Amino acid sequence: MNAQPAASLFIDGHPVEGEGAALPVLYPYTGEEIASLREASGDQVAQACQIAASAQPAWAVLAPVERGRVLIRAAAIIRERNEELSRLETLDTGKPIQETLVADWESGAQALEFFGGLAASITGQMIPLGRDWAYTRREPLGVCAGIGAWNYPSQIACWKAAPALVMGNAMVYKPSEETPLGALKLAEILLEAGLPEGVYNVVQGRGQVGAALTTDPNVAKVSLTGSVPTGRRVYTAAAEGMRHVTMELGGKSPLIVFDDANLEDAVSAAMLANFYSSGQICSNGTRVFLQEGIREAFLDRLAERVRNVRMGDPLDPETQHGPIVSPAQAEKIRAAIAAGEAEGAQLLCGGPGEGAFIPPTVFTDASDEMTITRDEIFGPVMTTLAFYDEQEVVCRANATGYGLAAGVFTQDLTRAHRVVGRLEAGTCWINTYNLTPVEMPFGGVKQSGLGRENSAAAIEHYSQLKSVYVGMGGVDAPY
Ligand SMILES: NC(=O)c1ccc[n+]([C@@H]2O[C@H](COP(=O)([O-])OP(=O)(O)OC[C@H]3O[C@@H](n4cnc5c(N)ncnc54)[C@H](O)[C@@H]3O)[C@@H](O)[C@H]2O)c1
Repeated sequence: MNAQPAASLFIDGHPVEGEGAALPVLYPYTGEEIASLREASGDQVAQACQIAASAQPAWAVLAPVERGRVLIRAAAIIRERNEELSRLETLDTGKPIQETLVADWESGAQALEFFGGLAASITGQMIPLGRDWAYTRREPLGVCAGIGAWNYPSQIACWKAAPALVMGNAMVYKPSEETPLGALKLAEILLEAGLPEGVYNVVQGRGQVGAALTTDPNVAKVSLTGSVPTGRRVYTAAAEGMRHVTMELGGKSPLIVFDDANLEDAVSAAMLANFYSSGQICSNGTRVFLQEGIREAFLDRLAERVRNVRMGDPLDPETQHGPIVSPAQAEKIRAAIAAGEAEGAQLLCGGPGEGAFIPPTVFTDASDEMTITRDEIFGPVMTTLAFYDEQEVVCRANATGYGLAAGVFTQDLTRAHRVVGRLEAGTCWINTYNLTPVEMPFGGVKQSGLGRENSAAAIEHYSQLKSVYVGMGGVDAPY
């Protein structure tokens, strides 16, 4: 299989070959090399940022509706090519084609469409001050750096590009070194849709390329999707230059199932919340708290349904569960499963699997102190925990440094709203899980991050306010 792009980088509207270290791209299902890329050199990162800075002012002075139109055209191109793009996404990530066809580029297209449509309605405020008055202008930041994770490479690229570009910023984007292909496609599509050359650029590389981008003098903002340790490093480095940040980081989110929950829906949600994308989703509800009265029935039904999950060739449309993105990630997940067993949790189903595959895995008899309950695994591993009452489960759900997401299943509406009101999480779901429509803000609290993606809230994170005081009379001075 060959997925070789025209060149590794995309700078100033053109494919450009990287001058740094080799970056092979492997298809997670077979381990076969499907593309051979090169990282950007330090000079190329600086050049991309310089070009973005030069291209940004002309883009920013266009009427908002014109910028919006480019994004809306890009969304239409993505939809026309969804099949080809989804196949590439599957080769890059190993995710089943039945997922990438509906969840990856489509979600990216929705972001481009949403922010494109919002463009013309973003206004400032007029503030009456008696004789005088003031107004505010929402202005772009300049050059925004985007740094992505490997689990939703193209969706993440679009979620960052859409609000950044619509506000008149330019962007230099570095995808994850594991999944570098989708962002190059986005760069081509944006250009075809009418984005001026140099406004959206892609550089490739591992962590040190991300670090160079973070501290580049032309960069005004860094938006990272990644792990908490990387988030700390990037936030610290960005602080030096007083750069803005958005941090979309990891989680260990609780999914609380009360006795009165609809059993079938709760099991469906728990499976989606742990096994979709082979469990490689930041907001996954990996701590499933089961109230004593429903626990046994829930686990029986879960085991029955997990046995029917189809694992295999990601390009087979029937496949529901694909390989893990890389051998290194599979080893990390296996180490977590081994630690769970060593600490005394019981495997209800699944286990370490073989090669690139780790089957959907469920632990029972876990306690809050075990590493499988505390640490993000980022694989298809669900930890179930028993609980008795509401007060207890809220305290235990909040007893984590993470705060990305949370879910509650109950038919008691007052309890549902009371509980989500007390959960320390940026995104909560009631009687569903892991739905992230572009209309709804998404992001974390505590160690899980800062800022929000999607919805009008994202606009604030890609712009800054200028206040203008207008004097309408003479100047009253005491001198
Ligand atoms: N909250 C969200 O929206 C969200 C979404 C997807 C994934 N995630 C999180 O991402 C993690 C998995 O992704 P990953 O393994 O790619 O994460 P990671 O932290 O290893 O890498 C993320 C990105 O940061 C880059 N990077 C690494 N070191 C850097 C440095 N010092 N400076 C700048 N950039 C650097 C990497 O090259 C990569 O592009 C999980 O923790 C997951 O929860 C969060």
